[in-house]
Amino acid sequence: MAPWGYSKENGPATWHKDCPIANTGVRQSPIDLITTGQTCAKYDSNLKPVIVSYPAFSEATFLNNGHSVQFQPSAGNLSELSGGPLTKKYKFEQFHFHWGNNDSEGSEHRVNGKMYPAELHLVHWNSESPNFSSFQEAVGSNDPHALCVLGFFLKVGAENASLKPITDLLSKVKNAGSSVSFPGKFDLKAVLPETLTDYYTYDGSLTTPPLAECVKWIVFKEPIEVSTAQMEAFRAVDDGHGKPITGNYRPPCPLHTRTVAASFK
Ligand SMILES: NS(=O)(=O)c1ccc(NCc2ccco2)cc1
Ligand SMILES: [Zn+2]
Repeated sequence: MAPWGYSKENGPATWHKDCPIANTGVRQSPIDLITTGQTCAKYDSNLKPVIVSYPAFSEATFLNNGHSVQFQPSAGNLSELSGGPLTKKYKFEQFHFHWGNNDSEGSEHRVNGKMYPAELHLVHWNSESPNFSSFQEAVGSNDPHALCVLGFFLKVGAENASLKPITDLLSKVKNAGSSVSFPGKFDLKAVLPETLTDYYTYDGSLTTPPLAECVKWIVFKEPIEVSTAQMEAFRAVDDGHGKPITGNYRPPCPLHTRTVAASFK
């Protein structure tokens, strides 16, 4: 079976062949975040702001793995996440993106059916669990909150100077399987909105194989702006079959009995 991807032959509708949980799972991601009506997100006044401690990364690899571009700091990085719905501290593992062929599609989560042109995922793992001591072990642990992924929508607007070092590097990892060591320091904190107070949170999964149902999802209401040129740079990255990656997003999955909480009214 050809490795999974996003084409007709190996896309989300085929993933169940190698990954049965794609069709049998009851806490799959992404989902459509509905804000009104019966199954809508419910305001929870106990939800506190998310706290991130992201000292500028000094050593990292930027990789095109054929289905996304991923920024991965060296193991020594001390970046941490806590607060929000979390009861433990999480360690930063990597960030990557999902995007579309045009500005009307690309995000994985949706808000009342609306897609944004892209979505940034900041991936973390619970560093206080006695059951695992690495990201890979966390994914395989069956712990319902082994991972926490912060999702930020991208929308087209002004150029994002904080993300420019990343979008300027996309041409250097055009070919699938290529990677570069990130030159200099990268300040991820500067990319994010100042206040991490308004978000949706729910229990879900990885949105790509192995689709493990071990993720506490935190999706922020406020999109991050990037320019059209920055969006176009993503659409020039190749998928390893001589074609650009122009839609590496999984469609929304059934909510089943899950509820979505909102930290804002
Ligand atoms: N889009 S995402 O944030 O849900 C996400 C995040 C991380 C992985 N990792 C996949 C993996 C590597 C080893 C075991 O598993 C896959 C998907
Ligand atoms: Zn992702």
